Amino acid sequence: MSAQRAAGSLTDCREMKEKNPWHTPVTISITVIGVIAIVALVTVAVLQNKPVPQKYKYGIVLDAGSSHTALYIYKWPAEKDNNTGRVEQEHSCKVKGKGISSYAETPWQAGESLTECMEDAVKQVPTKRHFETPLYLGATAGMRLLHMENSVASDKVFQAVEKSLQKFPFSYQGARMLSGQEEGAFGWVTVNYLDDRLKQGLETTGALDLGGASTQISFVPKNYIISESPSNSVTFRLYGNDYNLYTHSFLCYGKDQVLRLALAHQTKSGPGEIADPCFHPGYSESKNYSVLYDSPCVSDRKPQGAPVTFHHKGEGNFQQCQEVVKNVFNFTSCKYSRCSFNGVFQPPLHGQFGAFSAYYYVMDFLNLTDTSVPLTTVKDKLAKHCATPWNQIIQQHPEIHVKYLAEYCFSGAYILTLLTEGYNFTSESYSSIKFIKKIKGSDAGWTLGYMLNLTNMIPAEAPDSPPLPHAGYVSIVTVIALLIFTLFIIFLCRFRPSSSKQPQIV
Ligand SMILES: Nc1nc2c(ncn2[C@@H]2O[C@H](COP(=O)(O)OP(=O)(O)OP(=O)(O)O)[C@@H](O)[C@H]2O)c(=O)[nH]1
Repeated sequence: MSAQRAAGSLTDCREMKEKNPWHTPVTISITVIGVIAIVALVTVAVLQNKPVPQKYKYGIVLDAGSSHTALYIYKWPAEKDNNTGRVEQEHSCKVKGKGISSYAETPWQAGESLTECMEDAVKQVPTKRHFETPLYLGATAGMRLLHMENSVASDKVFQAVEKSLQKFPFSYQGARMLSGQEEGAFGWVTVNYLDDRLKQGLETTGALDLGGASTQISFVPKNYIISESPSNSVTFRLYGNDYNLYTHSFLCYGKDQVLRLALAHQTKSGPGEIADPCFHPGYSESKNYSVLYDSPCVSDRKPQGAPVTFHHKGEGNFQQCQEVVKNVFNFTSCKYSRCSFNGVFQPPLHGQFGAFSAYYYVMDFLNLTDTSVPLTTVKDKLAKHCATPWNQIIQQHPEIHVKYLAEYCFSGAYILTLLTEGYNFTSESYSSIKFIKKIKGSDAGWTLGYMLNLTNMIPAEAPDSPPLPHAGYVSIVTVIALLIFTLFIIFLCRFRPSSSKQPQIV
């Protein structure tokens, strides 16, 4: 009986297998292979498209300014240097001492002065990248002035600098003087690149750069008629967009040279003492006339028969200081439809502005970077600062270099006068200025824009973007694989032999 039952159940099982093709070894094998194949397909797709560990390329730019030299190291993803990778500032180094133009008498020292920061760069850039890392030096207004004064001396400084830079294991690309127009335009490129405005085709930000020997203003005006002053216009095509940029560099209007101009104005007759409203009450220094006039910006104004030194005393009067500062601007002649100052064409201001370099150093110290504060309040605060006795200022800021400390009253007055009287910012448009030092970790200045241009890192046309991001690609492969698998199952179910209706084989 039990043997009979056993034989019956064996027959049932065979019948079941014959009725249901899922239970045949062939079907099971096909299903397993199918699943393995789909898993393998998805795995290969994921691994193939997995972002590989990032490798970087590097570029070095030396900003040889009038007051000092600074070295910047930039880096960007190695596989994306064809225009799509983001360039970031990796490191910076402030060269000790003055700018290279101050070594006109001893040019070799100009080269020597760069050694420490260059050795630092050798450590910062991975050794295997050294030989392919481009190294540029760009000199600005200090060298422009030296070139005007003594071109042989400026050539010797460049030769010394070149000799020094070539000793390092980088790909040296040359040392040259930037024109004021380049300095302004590359500063504008830097600001808008870092803000991602160029790639996204957004409205651009103007750039205001205040150096030691020159100052630049650059912006894209509304309804700009280039032909009015072609020398102030730079046209770019970047990421598929055209830009007509207005830019002007005022040589001698950096804050160090304007201080000379203001002092020269007050020492016209070569007095032995001047009471300067732009310095704090109690400030008192003996200064040398020949040092004051040792610059092409003021050399022709040197008073005849002046003593060797003069006594520079502070008065601390902001209103009077503004009057002194106004004297360095010429507002009388303009052959264009409108001018800023000194007969220079300037279209109406338009959009937001980023103000960097000395604009930032000065306004940050004075706690005046908030431009939503009304201009009248800004002036009141500055007047209070100027009137503060010098010994009190020193006591309050023992950590700050005395030279910088002494000049903040003057520099603040100059910045406000330059912006409002010079460039015509009003009480309303003043709030469109943002005082900035860095944008997303990179210093605002011309160096990044210069390197992006020389390495062709900003394309004229928008780069082709991959049709799908990595995550999208993986998702689509997975969905398609699952779809194929489901169709396969459905296929098996629908076309399995209808064994239940067939005669049973016993
Ligand atoms: N208060 C303060 N002033 C600074 C600092 N660094 C530089 N300066 C001064 O700010 C002014 C502008 O400095 P930079 O932007 O380096 O100008 P630069 O490149 O030397 O000058 P240009 O050749 O005219 O572009 C100069 O008068 C410097 O002496 C700082 O950390 N604090």
